Amino acid sequence: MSDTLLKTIFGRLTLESFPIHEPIILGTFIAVMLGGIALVGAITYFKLWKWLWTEWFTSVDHKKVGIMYMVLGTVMLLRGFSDAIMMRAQQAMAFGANEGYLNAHHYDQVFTAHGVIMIFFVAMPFVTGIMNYVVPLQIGARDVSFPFLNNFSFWMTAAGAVIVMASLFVGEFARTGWLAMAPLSGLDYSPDVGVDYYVWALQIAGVGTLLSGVNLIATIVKMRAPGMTMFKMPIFTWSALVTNVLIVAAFPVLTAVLAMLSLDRYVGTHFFTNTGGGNPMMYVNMIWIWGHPEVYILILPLFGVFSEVTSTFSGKRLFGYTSMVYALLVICILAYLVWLHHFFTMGSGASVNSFFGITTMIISIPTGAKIFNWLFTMYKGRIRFELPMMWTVAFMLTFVVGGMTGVLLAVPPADFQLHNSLFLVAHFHNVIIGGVLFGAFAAINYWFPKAFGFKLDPWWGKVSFWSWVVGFWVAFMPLYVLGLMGVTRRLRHFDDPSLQIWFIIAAVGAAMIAVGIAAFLIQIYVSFRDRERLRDWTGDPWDGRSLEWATSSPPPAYNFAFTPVIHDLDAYYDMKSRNAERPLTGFRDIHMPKNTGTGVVLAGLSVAFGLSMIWYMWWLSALSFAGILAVSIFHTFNYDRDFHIHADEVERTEEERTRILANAAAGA
Ligand code: HEA
Ligand code: HEM
Ligand SMILES: [Cu+2]
Repeated sequence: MSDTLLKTIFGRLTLESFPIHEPIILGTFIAVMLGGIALVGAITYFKLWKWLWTEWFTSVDHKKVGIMYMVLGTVMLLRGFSDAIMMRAQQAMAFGANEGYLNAHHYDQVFTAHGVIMIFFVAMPFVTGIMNYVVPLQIGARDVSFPFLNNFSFWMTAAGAVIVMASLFVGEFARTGWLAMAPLSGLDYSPDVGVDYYVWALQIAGVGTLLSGVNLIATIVKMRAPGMTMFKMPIFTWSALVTNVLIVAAFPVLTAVLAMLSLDRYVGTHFFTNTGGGNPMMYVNMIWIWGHPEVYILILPLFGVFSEVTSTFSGKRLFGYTSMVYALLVICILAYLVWLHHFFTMGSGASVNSFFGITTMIISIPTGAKIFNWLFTMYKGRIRFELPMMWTVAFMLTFVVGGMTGVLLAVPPADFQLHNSLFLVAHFHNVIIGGVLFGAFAAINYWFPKAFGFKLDPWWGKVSFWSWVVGFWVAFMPLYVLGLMGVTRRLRHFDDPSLQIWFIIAAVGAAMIAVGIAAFLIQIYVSFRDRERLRDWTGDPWDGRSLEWATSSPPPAYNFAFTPVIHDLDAYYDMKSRNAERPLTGFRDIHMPKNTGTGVVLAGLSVAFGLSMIWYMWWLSALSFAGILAVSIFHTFNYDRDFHIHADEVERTEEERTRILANAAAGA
């Protein structure tokens, strides 16, 4: 075949793009392939494909979509953590004559991939998954407002993850850091495919995030059960509403800045290069106008989780509910007024820096109010230290430290010293691990029995808990020390031998976290194995207060046979204290959305589109783009979108639940 023909077909993809000369990557590739083949083999052997496809992949049920997000986040956590442990090992050994085992070219990809994966494909799926699962149940709705869109959003997020994973084995990933700052991310400095992988993975996943934000806002605004006024909404639902407002306001900025970067890279515009009239500061501003709200998008849903958990496990109404809501709203607004604190050192001048420094510090006030309200909720409560509550206490102790170091960074003169140091790295892992991950684990332990009908095993849960918590402190406190000594971030080799001990301690901490992750996976395995021992028949294992505990575990496809009527903030607690009876007659047909594979198909086409854009296979880009349009249009002609669950089937399901509840009550 002639060279031009090859180029036309494969673009810039050549045999050289495959890492055949890189033993580590090749080894990983082979391991992943073998694992993949084993997985596909097992699914085929146990004849699970049909079940996966009809019950899960094509499902528009918010509960199943939520669980798929959690699975995606967990799988990607393993990848993101592998990158972390590689960095920890490299930095612990690469001193003086020892160059370590990763060259600069690889090391730079590793920290970039780690940051991108952890933020976009671990933390985001976790919070989106939790919101998806819990919100409709908490507000007494049958599903989200746009069930198909929900499934589609999930698959777009998954498509982004697939593209990032592909970069490990075909070509390479960006070497720019997780925000791909221009002009470093421009063609002049990053001519290869790495940044293109970055751009297309995030653009495609971003579509999913944005649409899911729209969907959840519509759901919360329009689908609340009668009687549930805004100020009777469960606090987690409030946090979800605020988060999704942030998403809808912030993600379009990310889309825009990435689109401009792609125009610079693909058609030679100069938005971000001085030559040609552009301005790199525009990139810095835009990426942080998205990036700063993004960190609150990650933390706010977990603030909601901690509120639910503290109140449930203290057996008390949440202290200061109204002030909690206002604190969320204030944080939401302030999140837009602080972005410049990420580049105090870039020459905005003293007055601008002061403005942004002060607005940043003000965020401590509503955040502190929340911390104190949780403490007041616990005060004089009958606290049950079950796993969700343990994670919540660990969060309070850990997050406060990370928040305080954030306030230190918000002081511009101090930031001139600490900017881009390991102190900064310690700060954000302190809030993200101590807040977002501890919160995700609290949520998983809290709502797992709702989703599956049995609790998670507490023994392995505690092993996981202690390994994570102690591991976190051991892994990240040394970075504060190193940062104060002036060590900067993103380094792969050091000269001063006196620093080495701190990196070794940090590596030990990371190894403990590895135990925590392993114990978490074992916890899930053991819980499925021993599900009869851990079974909860009541649907309300923790003596819960909000509506999701009113229905069975797992809830039926329709969530509630009758739309509940709300009289009190703690709606289910109120029903229990009034001894409200479950209605047992008068069931009606329930109108439900039908599953569809369109989301999967569109996401598959998007992966093809993204990869072909990255590799310059223009024919495939045109084809897959046309495919996306065609499938979308075709889907609008699909009128077969809904069905009814008949009243007698609802009645059978509800009678079964009555029997189970009676048995459980007799057994108790
Ligand atoms: C979940 C994520 C998350 C959260 C919640 C926060 C929360 C905060 N962050 Fe952090 N931050 C990040 C993630 C996060 N951050 C990331 C990822 C980066 C770096 C990105 C990069 O460069 O790669 C970063 C970087 C970063 C910088 C830039 C530093 C630099 O680049 O040089 C600054 C500077 O102001 C800052 C400040 C703060 C502050 C003041 C808070 C506050 O919200 C904290 C408020 C909480 C408390 C203060 C504790 C509780 C309060 C009390 C108990 C009340 C009493 C307290 C006082 C009166 C002080 N952060
Ligand atoms: C689980 C244990 C984790 C460990 C051991 C770890 C370790 C590290 C290390 C060593 C770095 C590079 C620091 C440097 O610049 O020298 C880093 C960077 C980073 N980490 Fe983590 N991390 C962990 C979890 C997370 C999580 C959960 C998130 C987010 C959800 C996260 C987000 C980031 C980001 C955004 C960066 C910056 C990447 C960049 O510089 O571009 N990390 N981490
Ligand atoms: Cu910020």
